[in-house]
Amino acid sequence: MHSPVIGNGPRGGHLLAVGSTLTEICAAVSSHSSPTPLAARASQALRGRISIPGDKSISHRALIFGLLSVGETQITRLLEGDDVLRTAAAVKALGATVEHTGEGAWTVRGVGIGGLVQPAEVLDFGNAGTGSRLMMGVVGSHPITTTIDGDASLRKRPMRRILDPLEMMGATVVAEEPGGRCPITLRGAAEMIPITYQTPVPSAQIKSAVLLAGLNAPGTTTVIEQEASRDHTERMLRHFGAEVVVEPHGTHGRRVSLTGQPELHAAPVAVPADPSSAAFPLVAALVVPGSEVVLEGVMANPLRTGLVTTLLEMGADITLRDRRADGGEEVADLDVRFSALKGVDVPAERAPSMIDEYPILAVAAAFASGETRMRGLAELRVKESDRLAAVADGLAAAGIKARIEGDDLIVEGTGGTGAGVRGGGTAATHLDHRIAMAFLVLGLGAKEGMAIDDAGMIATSFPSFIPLMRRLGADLG
Ligand SMILES: O=C(O)C1=C[C@@H](OP(=O)(O)O)[C@@H](O)[C@H](O)C1
Ligand SMILES: C=C(OP(=O)(O)O)C(=O)O
Repeated sequence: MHSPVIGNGPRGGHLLAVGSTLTEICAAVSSHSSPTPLAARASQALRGRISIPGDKSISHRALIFGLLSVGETQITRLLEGDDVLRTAAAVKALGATVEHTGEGAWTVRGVGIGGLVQPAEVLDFGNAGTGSRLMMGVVGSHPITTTIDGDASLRKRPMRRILDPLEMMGATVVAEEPGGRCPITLRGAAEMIPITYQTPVPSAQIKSAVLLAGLNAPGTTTVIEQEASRDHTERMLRHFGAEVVVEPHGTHGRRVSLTGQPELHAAPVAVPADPSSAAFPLVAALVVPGSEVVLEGVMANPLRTGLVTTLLEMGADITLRDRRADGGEEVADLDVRFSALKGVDVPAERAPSMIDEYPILAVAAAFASGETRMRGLAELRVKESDRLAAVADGLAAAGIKARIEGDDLIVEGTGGTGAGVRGGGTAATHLDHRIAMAFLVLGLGAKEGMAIDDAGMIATSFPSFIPLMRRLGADLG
């Protein structure tokens, strides 16, 4: 019998047979050698109810915690996007048994903390900052030598922010490209040193890498952050049996302490719908006249809801219905209607709770009346692309006035003037899924539509984006 070991089933065509090598698995994940341009045309009203795929952050973590646990972790509604499939492949290469048992359903038989095997090949994380950085914390705390690499976008992203604390804990960076870039070869110490570490920027990836390394260090590892970032790692540590203490730190920060070397036990994970993916149909419904859309079961973790808070301030007609617990998180159905938006000032301290949502917020701002100022966006320069520049350039191509002042992005809205968004240009996506989806949404509400140079990267986080948007009535093609 041949059952798939890694794959996302009939939709994505990533099915692989038992015993596939890491190279075969990575080859099966979409390769983006030739760009696929796509256009969005001014659409009729968007209507309908849709379910958004599983959260990317939680999906990566579910696989990683499965690897570090003893027993069989059953995951449901896993996001089967390219980024997460890379993490699945890495988890397999490090010794776990990973089985794909149905759409979104995966089983991981872990090796436990300390039980990782040295991978035979380079761990290729493709486009994924989260997968690569969290896994550096895992492999860099074990006495194995591992090389981590990725695509042209990942190779530009700064990794010293992860390597610095790992070196303090006893890891050795055997090789790195200038500025701490991938490919990076790491070796953990036989006995790691627990540390207290204050993150230099608010980043759940840094916090998580240090905590994951702290799992294999005796004693208490503490991470202090000035601004609270998403807390999925802390929640999952507890869910799998680790002892974690979270205390407030300063006005907006947190202090997270983990007791090292617990035995983690396999635990079921039901992945809630990704609010960062929901952001695209949400804003599309707000800017396409006459739209009425329901987004089902979207995660409403308060460290992820900055976009909804901001859109409500802008006058958006969004109702959160049937708030309920699901998979250890609060979720709600979002009823969204076309709205006349107004420009707002978005404070810097809100950034961690909506860090991936600025490209689509900038699109909403283009349709609003008046100016929107988004403050404190330095971190956007080191995402899959320089998102500050990519957003400003894309808006200019659509005929919108936008400028960057220091770390702030200012967008001059066209609503209320009768002018509306012209569109008609082509946005350069720079291997960045969120830039791609944001400008397609802009095109749905713009007079002349909008094109993007490459839709291929959308598969990293939201492989069903195009069919789901079409189901709502979006004119994409
Ligand atoms: O921990 C995570 O899952 C993520 C953290 C954020 O990155 P930073 O930690 O770099 O802010 C976010 O941008 C990314 O998409 C997912
Ligand atoms: C920044 C993102 O992801 P990552 O850092 O995992 O590449 C994102 O999904 O917008």
